Amino acid sequence: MSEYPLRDGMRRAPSTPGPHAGYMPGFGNDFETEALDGALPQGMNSPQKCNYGLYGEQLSGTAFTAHIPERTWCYRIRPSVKHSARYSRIDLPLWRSAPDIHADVTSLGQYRWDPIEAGAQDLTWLTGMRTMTTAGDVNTQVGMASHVYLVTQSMVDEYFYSADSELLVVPQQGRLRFYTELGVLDVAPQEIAIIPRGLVYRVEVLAGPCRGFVCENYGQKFELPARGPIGANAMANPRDFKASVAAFEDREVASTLTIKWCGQFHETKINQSPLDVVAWHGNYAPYKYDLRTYCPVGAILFDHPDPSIFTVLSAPSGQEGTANIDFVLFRDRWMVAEDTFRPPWYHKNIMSELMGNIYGQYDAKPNGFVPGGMSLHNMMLPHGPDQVAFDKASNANLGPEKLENTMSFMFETRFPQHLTKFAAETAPLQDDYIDCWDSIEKKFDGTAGVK
Ligand SMILES: O=C(O)Cc1cc(O)ccc1O
Ligand SMILES: [Fe+2]
Repeated sequence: MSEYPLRDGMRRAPSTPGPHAGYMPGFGNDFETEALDGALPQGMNSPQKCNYGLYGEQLSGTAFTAHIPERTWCYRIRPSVKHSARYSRIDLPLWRSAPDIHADVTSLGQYRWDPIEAGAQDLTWLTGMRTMTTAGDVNTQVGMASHVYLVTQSMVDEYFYSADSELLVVPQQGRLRFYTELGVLDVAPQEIAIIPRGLVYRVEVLAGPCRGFVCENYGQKFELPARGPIGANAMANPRDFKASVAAFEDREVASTLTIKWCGQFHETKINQSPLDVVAWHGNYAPYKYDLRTYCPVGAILFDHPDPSIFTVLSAPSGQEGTANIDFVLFRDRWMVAEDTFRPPWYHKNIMSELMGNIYGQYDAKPNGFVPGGMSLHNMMLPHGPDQVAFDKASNANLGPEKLENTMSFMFETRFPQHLTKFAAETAPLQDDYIDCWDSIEKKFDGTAGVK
């Protein structure tokens, strides 16, 4: 279990000790968990009266008629509909939704940003969210947004859910705790968390200040990618994903609940904590994953394969093989390819590539792409190793080499990503980024012959 005590009065389901303490292992499993003995009805979902005077409520994350429906049955102290005020619109001007396209902002280009700093401001999960790019359309549930979060303060009697999106959270600095309706997730750098659409939570700072990246997925949920010829093992293994166990509080304190809905934010008042689910069962749940358990496969003789071999999670778009979002991890690994230019090649891609550096140095960009920083190589715009990386890799001694001190990721989407005004005007954009290719020289010599 976590070294940090839960908020006073919160009770959590027991779980087996060991590496999964506080969590249940597996991806997309049908879980069941109860924080009070006998709170979960057995053999049925809707008894006439639930034990302990609980209310049964279903949270559906897929359409009722989905091929494999994802839903969770919650047994809670009060149904979610019991809040005490109508919804009223509020403004969170830096959390944007697609389409967020401005005539005076150009997204066509290669962009890179230094890390964004929180400064002296007090920022929560809601006020500290800074949208960098948006793609697709939140209203038709296609596309995504990328954000940087800067969090210095815990939400106390303040709760949130997004009806628009599933959130993939990639911490880069500090430690956060997500207290959700379905239990508690603690996440630190080199881990990720997935918060499903519609799930209520609040975010506490365990060690601040906190910074990280968020991919807001408007479309179909993230899945494990098709493995094809790789077979049943390696890449992200299902048992390394960890869902929360039930945890609830019976807390009667005036609170606010903010909802993100069609790109708007609305607030309602609630006289109790909505984190009152005593028991649940189902396959729609928040989970976390330790990126250090990702087992990379790669080139063991020659050439540099497409980065799809490093896909951790993929959110389908409806068009087979063309993801709404691929979440791709570039972690430490051995490089052994013979007679090969080993870093990423120069390329243009129909998918749009938003990258973030979690720690260390990325092989194609030894300088300038720093931990906490981001870059964007948009649809069909050329990019690749900078001049320093090209020269080094073209002349390197090609023995087995361990690429160490490196962890970066990519949110890759089939849609063009549009810069927000914040990304274009406020965030620390590197004006000289494209100069990193400037000194690439002509080497062509038509008389040199073949090697
Ligand atoms: O552009 C990048 O650095 C990301 C990337 C990495 C890689 O190994 C191959 C293709 C690709 O887009
Ligand atoms: Fe790329």
